[in-house]
Amino acid sequence: MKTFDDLYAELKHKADTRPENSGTVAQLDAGVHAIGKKIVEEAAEVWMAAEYEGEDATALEISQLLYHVQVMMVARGISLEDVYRKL
Ligand SMILES: N=c1c2ncn([C@@H]3O[C@H](COP(=O)(O)OP(=O)(O)OP(=O)(O)O)[C@@H](O)[C@H]3O)c2ncn1[C@@H]1O[C@H](COP(=O)(O)O)[C@@H](O)[C@H]1O
Repeated sequence: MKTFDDLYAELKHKADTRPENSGTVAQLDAGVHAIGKKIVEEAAEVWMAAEYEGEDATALEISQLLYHVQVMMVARGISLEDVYRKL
């Protein structure tokens, strides 16, 4: 099962190697403003799922929010350690 750290390593590798057909590379190219909008959108979807849908749908939305937060971390050069130090 993929962990938060595994996903970050995968996204960092995508950013470094820039494979074709990578949604992550497209998001990074779209920039911090566009990534921020996706984070807000996904956060709202988490909220709605938690209020009106089941655990599985909510977990899916949370996974998507975590993904977009990680894209923002990569875009801004923020490491896992940078974040973990704040926990
Ligand atoms: N975990 C994710 C992930 N979660 C969410 N998303 C993206 O976020 C979108 C969220 O879905 P929504 O239905 O809310 O979005 P949507 O508005 O319908 O979609 P868009 O029009 O915004 O694409 C998905 O369509 C994906 O584009 C993800 N994209 C990629 N990953 C993982 O990231 C890794 C790298 O992916 P690539 O860079 O695409 O190779 C792989 O392991 C992927 O599984």
